[in-house]
Amino acid sequence: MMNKETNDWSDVILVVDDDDSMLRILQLLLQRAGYGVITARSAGEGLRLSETYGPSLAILDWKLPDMTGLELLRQLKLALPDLPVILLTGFANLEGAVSAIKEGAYDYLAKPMGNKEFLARVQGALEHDSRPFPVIGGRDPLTERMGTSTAITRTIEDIERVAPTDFSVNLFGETGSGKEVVAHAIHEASPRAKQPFVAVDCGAIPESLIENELFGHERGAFTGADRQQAGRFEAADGGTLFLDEITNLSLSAQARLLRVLQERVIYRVGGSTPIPVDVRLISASNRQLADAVSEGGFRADLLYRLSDYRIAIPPLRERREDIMHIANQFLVDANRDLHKHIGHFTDKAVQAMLTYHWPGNVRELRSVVRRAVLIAQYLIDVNHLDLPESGFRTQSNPLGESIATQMDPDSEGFSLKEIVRARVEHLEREVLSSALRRHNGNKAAVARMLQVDYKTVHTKLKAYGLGV
Ligand SMILES: Nc1ncnc2c1ncn2[C@@H]1O[C@H](COP(=O)(O)OP(=O)(O)OP(=O)(O)O)[C@@H](O)[C@H]1O
Repeated sequence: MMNKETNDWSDVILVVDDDDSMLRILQLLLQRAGYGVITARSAGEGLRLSETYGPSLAILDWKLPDMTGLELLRQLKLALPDLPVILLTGFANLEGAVSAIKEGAYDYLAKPMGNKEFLARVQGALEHDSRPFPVIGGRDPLTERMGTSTAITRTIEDIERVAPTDFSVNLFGETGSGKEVVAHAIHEASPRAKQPFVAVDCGAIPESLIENELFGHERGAFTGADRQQAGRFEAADGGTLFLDEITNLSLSAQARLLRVLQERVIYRVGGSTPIPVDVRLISASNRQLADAVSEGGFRADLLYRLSDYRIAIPPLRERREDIMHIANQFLVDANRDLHKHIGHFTDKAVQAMLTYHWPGNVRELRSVVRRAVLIAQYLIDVNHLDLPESGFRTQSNPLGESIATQMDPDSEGFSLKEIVRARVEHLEREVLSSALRRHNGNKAAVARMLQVDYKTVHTKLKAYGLGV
């Protein structure tokens, strides 16, 4: 049943509770405080009304006849990701309520509660909803994409502050934490937005080729250079150049880069003609540049030039409130891309995702969700998540993705070779994942620890969705 008695529709609050007297009390209280109220006695009715009225806030009882308040919260968040939700719970269920908050509820209130406290929390939730989030990067506000935790909000504020300037920016964050996403957001919100954004992954280009990649070459500069070629600096002229994994630059490339930043001109390899370039530089590293300087592999004078402003991007495990927020977006994207209709994550899946360490950060989350959507039928349960601790193995499929399937040693239909390969892959992923965890996402340290070269780590992490 629905009830809407108000003259002021600026803030409409949806209250869902199957207890009539509680519903009536909350309705009166909210109306007297000047809010518009719509009420529902079941989750299904609440979902329908939220679609029709697009409320500014939803207040849900924990126990509803057709689903739990937690399930309703999830469904509401899929349709209206920005909607603040308050859950009402009995004292006995505080633990569950805390996990609801981790999943995106704005607040929870234990019944019975004082009227004043109730209204104060309602006001807090509404103010939170109308906070002016920066609309950076076109369609999607950054907060929408990155999350609402305190840690990421600080990063977003940094992005907003530095974007309109021409400051050089150094981004620091673990592998897969979103450094390129942030670099792009800064570009999009800067006066250079209509000019090119050019990204170079200094970790993926062999040392011998990096100067050529950045600065281009003149004809005859080296054997095989049969024509002149412009580099990435020239390609980014007027716009932004993003140098990822900057600590991988050789000392000779660093010297050249420093010269460019000082003189604002480049010289192609093998050339002596200065070419003026107007480029804003954003760099990124998965270890602090200062550490790279003290270890002797990075020039201090370059560090100063690169970091007029520094932004730290927190790892996912330090902003667990954002995990389900981002996972739900990936679920929507994967449903669309793979033409599936997977509903939501089960409680067990959520629990596993909230407790996992995520050494590969948002990239790993994306890859885990996509794989799960691919193999799930209706809902995503814990056995669809190929998390290293979950005891599942990986198997290649024609889409080139890795599929997690439960397999005991006697699995039928698999050859010995396949079983061994799957086991080895699973083991390798676990070793890499735990090494990444141990070194806080620092790929160079992982390569040193496992005594393989950086490129091998780079390639394998990419294959396992742990890093690029
Ligand atoms: N907030 C986000 N929302 C959606 N996708 C994200 C977000 N952050 C990261 N991603 C996705 O995660 C993946 C890794 O992001 P990105 O390349 O920006 O990370 P990175 O920190 O630059 O990684 P690396 O250190 O390995 O270069 C990309 O597929 C990106 O689209």
